[in-house]
Amino acid sequence: MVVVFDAARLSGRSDIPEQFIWPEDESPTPDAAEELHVPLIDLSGDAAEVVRQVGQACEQHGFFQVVNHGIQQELLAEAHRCMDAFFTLPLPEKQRAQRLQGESCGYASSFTGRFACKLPWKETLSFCYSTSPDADLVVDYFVQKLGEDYRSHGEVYGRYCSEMSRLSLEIMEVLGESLGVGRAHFRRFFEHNDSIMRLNYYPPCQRPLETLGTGPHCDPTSLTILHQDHVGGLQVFADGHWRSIRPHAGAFVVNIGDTFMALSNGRYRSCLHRAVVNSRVPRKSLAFFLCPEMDKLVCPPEELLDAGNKPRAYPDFTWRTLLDFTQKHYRADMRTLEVFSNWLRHGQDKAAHELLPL
Ligand SMILES: C=C1C[C@]23C[C@H]1CC[C@H]2[C@]1(C)CCC[C@@](C)(C(=O)O)[C@H]1[C@@H]3C(=O)O
Ligand SMILES: O=C(O)CCC(=O)C(=O)O
Ligand SMILES: [Fe+2]
Repeated sequence: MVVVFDAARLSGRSDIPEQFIWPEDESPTPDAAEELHVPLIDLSGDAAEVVRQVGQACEQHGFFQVVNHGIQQELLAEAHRCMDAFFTLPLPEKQRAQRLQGESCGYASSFTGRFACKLPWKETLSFCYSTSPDADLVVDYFVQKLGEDYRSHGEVYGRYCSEMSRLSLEIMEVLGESLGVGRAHFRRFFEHNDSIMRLNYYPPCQRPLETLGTGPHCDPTSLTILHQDHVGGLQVFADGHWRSIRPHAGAFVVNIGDTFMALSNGRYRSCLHRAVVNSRVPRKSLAFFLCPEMDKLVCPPEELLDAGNKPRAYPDFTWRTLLDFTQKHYRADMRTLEVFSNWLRHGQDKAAHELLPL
């Protein structure tokens, strides 16, 4: 029986369903208040300095923040306003965009019906963005799912996603340069992309030290460009403990995902992170997940495969296969790529949990 949680009703209660309580070893710890000092990289600054700072951050924990990125402040404000308008709708209204089993787009509230325990304390609205010119996927999605009144929302997010795609390609040039494969390689690889936009809405929670807005995980995607509001709650696992990333209004937080870790033959790490909640105010974040075209083969460039003596860190795969794996077989966590690689190598007939390394 699928239990549906109405976050708006749950948010004020302290007797929350036990499915939302995380085990002791995974629940938020007070020491996470310590900040991870992530460089605010000025993308309009000296190119060599940008390459050096990004490379250094990616060798360490895979997170950095960018300013002077060219995204208009007004567009960002509109994107946040549209989020407030959507997530404060009554639940039945939001459920008109309900995410269907095995699909990555749609409205999900604490993943009812998807996971049995350790439920994330959040509501999400996810939709697809594709660079193919004919498809105005985002506007069509909002109009089809929510009606003509939401066309303007679709237009805001359509513009937002195309700006995110442009910024992603700029960052791909920097990553290519810092890995020694040149500015063009990864830019060309992602020129056409089938990306995912996700709006995260974390209602206040009366037991913030036992619940998590988003559990510990590495993003299975290639690159994440995230804007968090002023509330704070994003934490990265670095140097053996959880560190918080302080919000900077005009900055975007950028992190490497599993697919780019594979593309870099393991040189750059996709890093573990999570989102904690608080008992006072809702928190919002907008995450753009850059993904290659569905059926493009993900394999590192020659230059990152030293002639024969450096083994391949991961098998070749397509993003479609990895996305399917996370939507139908395995809840993305901190070992998704490892389990996925075993699943590929041992034949996809075995259930993912049978392949977990002993
Ligand atoms: C491809 C994706 C799967 C998730 C959304 C994007 C990138 C991040 C993934 C996710 C957020 C990692 C933590 C677990 C997850 C289930 C979640 O909490 O939302 C993941 C997303 C998903 O599978 O819906
Ligand atoms: O909300 C955040 O700050 C992080 C969310 C996240 O990691 C994700 O959606 O993948
Ligand atoms: Fe994430």
